[in-house]
This record gives sequence, C-alpha cells and structure tokens, in this order.
Amino acid sequence: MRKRARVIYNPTSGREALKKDLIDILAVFEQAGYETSAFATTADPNSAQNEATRVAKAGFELIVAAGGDGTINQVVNGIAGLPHRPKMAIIPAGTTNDYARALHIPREDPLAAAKVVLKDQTIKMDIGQAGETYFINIAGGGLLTELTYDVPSNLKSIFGYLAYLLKGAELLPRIKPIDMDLTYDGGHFRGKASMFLLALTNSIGGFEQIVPDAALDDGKFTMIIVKTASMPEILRLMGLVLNGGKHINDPHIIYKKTSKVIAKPVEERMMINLDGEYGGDAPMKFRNLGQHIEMYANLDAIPDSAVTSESPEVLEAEQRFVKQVESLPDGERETED
Ligand SMILES: Nc1ncnc2c1ncn2[C@@H]1O[C@H](COP(=O)(O)OP(=O)(O)OP(=O)(O)O)[C@@H](O)[C@H]1O
Repeated sequence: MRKRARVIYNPTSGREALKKDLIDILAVFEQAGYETSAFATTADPNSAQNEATRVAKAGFELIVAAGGDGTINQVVNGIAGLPHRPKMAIIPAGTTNDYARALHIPREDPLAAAKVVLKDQTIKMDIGQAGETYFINIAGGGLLTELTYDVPSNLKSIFGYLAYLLKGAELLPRIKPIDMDLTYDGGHFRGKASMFLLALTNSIGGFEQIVPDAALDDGKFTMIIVKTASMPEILRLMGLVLNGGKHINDPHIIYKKTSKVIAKPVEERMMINLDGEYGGDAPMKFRNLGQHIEMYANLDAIPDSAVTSESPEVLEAEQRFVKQVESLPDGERETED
C-alpha cells in the first residue's frame, strides 16, 4: 500500500496563497510518494488536533501542517501522546512562523515550503510537555509573558510587543517581578523574576538571538530567567540581544540547559504561556521529550550547532544521569537562590 499523507490546512490563516496553491501542494506530496488528501480546519479550536489524532490512529505516515504556528502546535498536540506518530511537514502561512524559521523552511512561498519534502531530509525534533499539553517552541511564566495575551496578534513578535508596552502605558504598572520557585537539572532558583522562558528552538517572536545556541534535538530546553522588571533594564537587555546575543552573560539573566523544570508560584498566581497561548496555572512540570517527532526540514541550511549528532539512546542515557544527579541531597547540587 502507498504511504498516506494528510494535509491539515487552516483556510483562514495568513494570506490566500495557501488555498491558491493547494492543488500544486498536493501534487508535490504525490511526487514524494504519498497518496495525499487535504482537510480544512474549522472554527472548532480542536479541529486540527482531532484530525491529526484520527489520521495517526488510522496509520497515516505523514501529516502536513499548513497554517500558522498555532496550527502546527495543534497537530503536534494531536499526535504527541500516541505510540505511532506520523512524520510531519510544515507549510507556514501565519504572521510570525517561528517554527518554519527554525527549520529553514521558506516562509513566503507555500509551494516552495512543500517542495522541501522532495529533498528527503528530516530531523527528529524535541517537543515540550507541560502537564497534559505539548508545546513546540516556547513555554514561559511571569508577568512579562502574561501580558502577551492582551497584545493584538500582529504585534506578537517580541519587539512589536515591547513597542506596544511602551505605548500602552496603562500596562506598565503591571510589570513587576513575582516570586517564583524553579527547579531545573542541577539547580534551583527561588526569587523574584519578571519571567522565565523555556525555548525549544532559537526562533522566538521572529528573532534568532534570544536563545542563540538552542539545539533542535538535544533533549534540552534552553531556560532563561529574567530577574529584573525595570523597563530601562529590560530595554538594555533587548539591546544586548540585538547585539549578538550578549544578554546571556548578564547578571540579571540566568541562562541554562535543562531537560526538566518544575515551576511553582510562591504567593501570587503564575499563569503559564505555551506557544503564545494561556496554558494553565503553575505549579507545572515541564519535560523535554527528546527527538519525539520526525519533521521534514531544510537540513542543509540548519547550522550544525543546532543539530546534535546524538542518537536517542545517548540522549536517554544523559537523561538517566540527570535523574541520578537530581536524586542527590540538595547540598551536593548547585543552587541559585
Ligand atoms: N475555518 C476556520 N474558521 C475560523 N477559525 C479557524 C478556522 N481554522 C482554524 N481557525 C483558528 O485559527 C487559529 C490558528 O491560527 P494559525 O496559527 O494557524 O494561523 P495565524 O493565526 O494566521 O498564525 P499566527 O499565529 O502566526 O498569526 C486557531 O485559533 C484556530 O481555531
């Protein structure tokens, strides 16, 4: 039997280019050896997720997520918990398209994005699990991340967001550090911070310098804790970001690699942001599922530093080691309070 592919596309996302090119996109996947059909997502917010689960259970070999980062997130949520997870391909059609940027998939031309499949290059991507939900790119908590819910979606890039904050002066008094308690591989932070972020790729809000050294398949999040909440300090840090990622050594920043995080609020409520959407309240456990979903990517264009040569077995051994270290009494571990 021929391999089967399902294109799950959001007919409302981004430009009309996706719908216009759909017939040609289907032909590309046929050319790649897949018997291909298409499903248009509906106003039901779970439609992409449900369809992804259905076709994965039916044994399809490939799901093509065509839309914005929200559609990719939903497809991943539909398959991440299943034992048989089809491969994925990405056709970006949103506004920011962080995920396609990380995989070096063309972002302006849906047909060119589809043709990446013809190169037959894939990468087994790490994804994150937070409670029962999965995320593909970024999780976070703290008041700086909570404010994103109020931001119009066309400003959801980090810098558009800062401009919005500076303009919308009524939001500024809400930015203050809150007490948080974060346990990560080999360390612990308890103190005031304006946000923490867990990144899976180096592509956040349209920028590649916030997490300059994120690897896509090393089984680890890059964690950033921003300890200051002063707007001039945050703007200075953004300046360091633009200046080649120099923020990572700043004393206001904790920058670590970790495969697991437990986030607990101390006194105030801490809402958790998963891929830009509200994802429940802390306490929350985050786990990196190393090399969990195989995706077509433009591997030639991805820098070597973003791809590990480690096999899943080596990653597993590393994670076992981390567990052993975590079971040591606190005094034998590094702490940061
Ligand atoms: N047929 C539809 N009618 C109305 N809403 C839809 C439909 N299909 C999907 N949606 C909604 O679109 C949202 C997902 O959007 P997606 O991320 O794909 O594109 P986008 O919003 O253009 O991207 P970006 O977030 O990058 O701007 C979800 O909230 C989903 O419920």
